[in-house]
Parts: sequence; C-alpha cells; structure tokens
Amino acid sequence: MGSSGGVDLEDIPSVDLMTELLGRMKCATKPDKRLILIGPPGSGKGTQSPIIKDEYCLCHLATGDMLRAAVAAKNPLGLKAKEAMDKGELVSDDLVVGIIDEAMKKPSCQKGFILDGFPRTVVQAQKLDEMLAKQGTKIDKVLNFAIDDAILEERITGRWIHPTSGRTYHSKFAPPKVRGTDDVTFECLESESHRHPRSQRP
Ligand SMILES: Nc1ncnc2c1ncn2[C@@H]1O[C@H](COP(=O)(O)OP(=O)(O)O)[C@@H](O)[C@H]1O
Repeated sequence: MGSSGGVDLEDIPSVDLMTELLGRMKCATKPDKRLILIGPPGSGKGTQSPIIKDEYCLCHLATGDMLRAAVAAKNPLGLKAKEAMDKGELVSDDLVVGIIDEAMKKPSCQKGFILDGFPRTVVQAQKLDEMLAKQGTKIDKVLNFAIDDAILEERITGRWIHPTSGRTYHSKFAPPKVRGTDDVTFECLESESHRHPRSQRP
C-alpha cells in the first residue's frame, strides 16, 4: 500500500504514526522561522539547537555534522570534503552551498531551519541570500552565543565528541555512560581539545 521513501507505512506501528501525525498537527500552527546560530565551539549551540528545533518544528542544518557524516559514509561528497577537513581547512564554498541547498528542500525543513556553522565565508552568505531570495524568504533572526573566554576554555578542555554523529559529552558536565565511549554506537570519542589546538581556540 502506501509507501514513503521505500518504507511501507503498513509496517509502521500505529502508535508511531499517530505520534508523528500529532506532532505534525502541532507544527502546522507554528510560524515559519529561519535562524542562524553563531558561536564558538562550547558556546552552547549544540545544546540549544535541538530545543529550538523541537519547539518550532525546524530542521537543524549543521554543516560540520553533515560533512563528518558524509566523510564517514565515504560518499562522493565526503571524499571531496575529507582532504580539507583533515587539514583543518574550510571545505569549498560550492560544496557546502550545495549541501545546504539540497538539505533545505527536505520536508523536515518546511517550517524553516536552524543554520549552524553556515555561512562561514562572505561568498556563502551571498549564496544564502540568493537561495532565500529565490524562495521569496529571508533570515528571521541571527542568534549570537556570546560567551566569556574563561568559561569556553573550561568547557572545551573537558569536551569529547563522537565524530560521526556530532554527539558531544563533557567529562564533568555531561559524561558518557562509559568513559571515552559514545552512548549510542559504543565507538571511541575524540577529545575536543585535540580537535581545537590551544592556538586556534577562541
Ligand atoms: N560552512 C562551512 N564552510 C566550509 N567548511 C565547513 C563549513 N562548515 C563546516 N566545515 C568544515 O567542517 C569542519 C568541521 O566543522 P564544525 O564542526 O562546524 O567546526 P569545528 O570542528 O571547527 O568546530 C570544519 O573544520 C570545516 O573543514
């Protein structure tokens, strides 16, 4: 019968369908929102994004997470991005703009989006304006997570990340269930201070 993205709707438990339906009905009443979050690693974007996303029924487009997932999946996009990412350099504007443009077309972005890590260059900002102008929309708000350097330092030094999913932990504030291990996949975590050498830290 009805199928969605290769999944047979008949096979989905009714309770899941009802929950999804109720969620979508709730979302229908929400105003559209297009947000950009700005802030250094450790400023709280990763904590606040899922809360804002759920409250306003938005999609969360974090270019860093999307690129890391592409690299882990070894798809053509990931292969192109890997070299720059390994060197700690920015991935080309065309590539990043392409993934954002594609992602914004997803049904989950219908009510709007939260951009996280994008735009990061002037060219990306110009391309974003062009994309939105084509859709007849614009950015509603830019949220700047301004935070004291000393607090950032404390957060970052204890921070661990699961590179594939972008899930973050903190040895003091949000420890994983098993030390050094991701709660969901049980894969090894990477130390954030290792990813952001002292000289590059905010
Ligand atoms: N908007 C972007 N433009 C170019 N490269 C990006 C962008 N967003 C992410 N990247 C690439 O992905 C890497 C990881 O991104 P992210 O997790 O947002 O940053 P960081 O690890 O520096 O906090 C960056 O170092 C960069 O190579």
